[in-house]
Amino acid sequence: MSTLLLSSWSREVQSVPANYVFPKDKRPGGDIEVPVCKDLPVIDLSQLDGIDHRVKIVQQIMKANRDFGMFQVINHGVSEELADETMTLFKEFFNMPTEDNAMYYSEDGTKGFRLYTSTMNYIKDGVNTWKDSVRHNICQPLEDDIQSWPENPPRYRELVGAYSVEVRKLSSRILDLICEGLGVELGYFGRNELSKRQSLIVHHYPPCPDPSLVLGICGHTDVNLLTLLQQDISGLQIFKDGQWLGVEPIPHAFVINISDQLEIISNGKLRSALHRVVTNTSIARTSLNTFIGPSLESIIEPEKALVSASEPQLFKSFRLKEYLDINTANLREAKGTRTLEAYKLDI
Ligand SMILES: O=C(O)CCC(=O)C(=O)O
Ligand SMILES: [Fe+2]
Repeated sequence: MSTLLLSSWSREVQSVPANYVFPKDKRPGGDIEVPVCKDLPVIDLSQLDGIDHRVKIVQQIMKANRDFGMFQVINHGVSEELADETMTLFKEFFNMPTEDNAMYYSEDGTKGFRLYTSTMNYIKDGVNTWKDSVRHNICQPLEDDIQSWPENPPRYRELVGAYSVEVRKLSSRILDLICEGLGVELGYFGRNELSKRQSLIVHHYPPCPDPSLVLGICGHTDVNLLTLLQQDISGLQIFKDGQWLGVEPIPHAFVINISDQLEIISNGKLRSALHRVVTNTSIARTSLNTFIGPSLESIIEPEKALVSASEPQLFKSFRLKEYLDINTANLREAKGTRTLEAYKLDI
């Protein structure tokens, strides 16, 4: 099955196999090289300790979340060297001969660590997407998880472990700023087990003979609380004001995606961003995506303090696990819809 990995065969093909061709209304067509989203905020986190600066940063984040559901952060405290080394490590991992990765390949989505291809499951996905991925559930203590990770390239366990700790810290800093912006107590998300789950999914999008026909990932919003994304090559697009726009890779920046659960918990004060990934003909793209979210059994609903007579509750409550299952089905069918629409209350 590991021979299904794009990295093992895509270099040899001159045209796109039929199971990767998206229906006409969903494929990117001419929208491969779209204009860059110039207004997407780039927020400098370097002076978080200065009180005036902090207030300004909180305001910038809240505005970015209302306008885009996405922003980039620079001077964020994650070591540039560590981020570069981890990116290089994953590029090496996906360039290894397939027989060296074969033992990690699995179609079992419940596995904490697995290498797979397409959206989530090559066989069950409606249309296959042009990517290979490696997923790590990051639990505490980290030492237990690490045992299931590869030992090659040689510093895999050490770098991915250190990277996960650093990015987790950054997520807490950003969530605290969001708490300040929303007016809920600091540590709100941690205390309520809303930011407990962490996973790192690294996508690898090899060059494609015809990017106009395929998608790396079809249009979707992220399903958890917050995503922290590291990229070095363009391909990520955001849907804004009726058109797809490119999210420019900025060296050493993280792209932050507000995700569905944050939109719901904030009672619509923050918005999750619709985005997708397109491919190109010449260069493989690798992205490192850290997802922070509530534990699966959590009951999710708008925070009571953010609901009032003038701001009525917008979403019904639900168990996260159910929501994730519906979202997975939507993604597999490449519906391009926002799962949270189904949870809106009629008001
Ligand atoms: O590869 C990327 O830039 C984005 C990936 C993504 O949107 C996701 O995994 O949810
Ligand atoms: Fe995403």
